[in-house]
Amino acid sequence: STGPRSRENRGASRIPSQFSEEERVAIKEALKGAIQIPTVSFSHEESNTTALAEFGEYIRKAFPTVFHSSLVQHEVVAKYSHLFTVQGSDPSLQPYMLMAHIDVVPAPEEGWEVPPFSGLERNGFIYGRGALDNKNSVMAILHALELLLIRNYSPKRSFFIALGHDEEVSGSKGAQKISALLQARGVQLAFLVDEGSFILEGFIPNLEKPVAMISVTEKGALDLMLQVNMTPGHSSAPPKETSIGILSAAVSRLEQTPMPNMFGGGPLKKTMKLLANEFSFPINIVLRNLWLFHPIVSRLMERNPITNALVRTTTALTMFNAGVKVNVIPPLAQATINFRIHPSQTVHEVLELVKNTVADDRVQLHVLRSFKPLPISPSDDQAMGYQLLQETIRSVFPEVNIVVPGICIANTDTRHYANITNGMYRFNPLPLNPQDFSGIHGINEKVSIQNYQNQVKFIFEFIQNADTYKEPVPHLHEL
Ligand SMILES: CCCCCCCC/C=C\CCCCCCCC(=O)NCC(=O)O
Ligand SMILES: [Zn+2]
Ligand SMILES: [Zn+2]
Repeated sequence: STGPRSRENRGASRIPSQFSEEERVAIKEALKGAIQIPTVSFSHEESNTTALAEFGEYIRKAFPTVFHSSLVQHEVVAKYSHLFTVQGSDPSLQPYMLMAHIDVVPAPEEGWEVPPFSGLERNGFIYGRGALDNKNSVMAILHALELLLIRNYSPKRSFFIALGHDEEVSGSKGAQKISALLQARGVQLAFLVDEGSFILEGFIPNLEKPVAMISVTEKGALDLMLQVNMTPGHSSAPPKETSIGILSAAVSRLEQTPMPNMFGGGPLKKTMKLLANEFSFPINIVLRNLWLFHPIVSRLMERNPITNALVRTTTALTMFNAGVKVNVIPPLAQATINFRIHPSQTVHEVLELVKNTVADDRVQLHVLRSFKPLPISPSDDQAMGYQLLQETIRSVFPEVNIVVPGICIANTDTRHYANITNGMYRFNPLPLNPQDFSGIHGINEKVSIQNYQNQVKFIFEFIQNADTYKEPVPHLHEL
């Protein structure tokens, strides 16, 4: 056969993705060491900068070939972020970018089977904060490059590796600065690959097979602070309503009034069509005929928090503060709500809905931060980034036969690069089940050693596939 996926297209110098036992041990040990450095982002203002600096030293030691190769230029950006430029031999090929972030969310020790920054190995898993979000990607990208360079691989297509240091608190110091640097250099990327989705197992009822979901868009966000001010006074003679009562009622109304179900907009139609082929009667018919069964499917998706997040803007009450003393009527009550905006909605529309639901002038609304949903990146035959991911999934994970475009329900650093590419793909080449998902930002975050070694293998192959990619020949129509 011809086309992008045929063997004939490959260069003669392809390096097999086989690692020695020694290399496999080095791969897992390097990840453990990375997890042991507590690169925590606590807030916009506060992060563990000592650990971030130590991490920079750590990768220099762990990947000597990357740091000494004449093909690789390394730059520290904004003190703790890293940009690697890997020089390809063919300047006519447009570069791409692999991304990850080195910071992690905090991890209080309660509930963990092992200390969260121990990187301990138990029953074939490496435990610790960052095992899936996202030190696995940081280390896998650098390790794959290290192993390719050791084998004297010299890429044809240039690529960048961007490692941000504040993704968990917005990316405005790290990724945004790297992006500005690339823009100043006039860089336009063919595509980028970041975290944000996985090979999903057990997320879809009645479907046992794994589904590789490549997220082609990402929800927007709105952080809204609600505030009520009242005159303080003696608690022995309380007014009929207090700031706490008024604010609680308002946030409760917001929680009880979900944002509208937007199923049908965004990329999910294509996702459902592709998934339909995997089901037997009658689900396949239902998914193929959404024009008719749309109401049933959209209702079913609302039932579980993850699929619910795919169909609507979510409302999460995350912070609540009020009161100064037990016998004082509280002067001020504040609550913060984190909305994740569906790709078919705008920030303005969400704000209007919030105002209608709150419907109380005593509740002030303050926008702390907002950004719109990300554009939908292409997933057709011509989309190089998507096709390369699909091709590499098929070769590294032969058991995965289903590859679909999806929506990233959380946020990533990709949005800072929207100016320099329209091919933004979020995909971590690792299987993930609902229990693994609960470890991300939760307790007992862990990665299977076998799966992590496969992630390294995936990137090792991906870089080579990017070098042998041939633009697909456009379909010829008979006259
Ligand atoms: C019909 C198909 C069902 C699909 C189920 C989707 C499952 C989603 C699974 C994984 C998504 C994990 C995203 C992890 C990225 C984390 C990024 C992050 O933490 N960013 C910070 C933030 O968003 O606040
Ligand atoms: Zn992350
Ligand atoms: Zn995260």
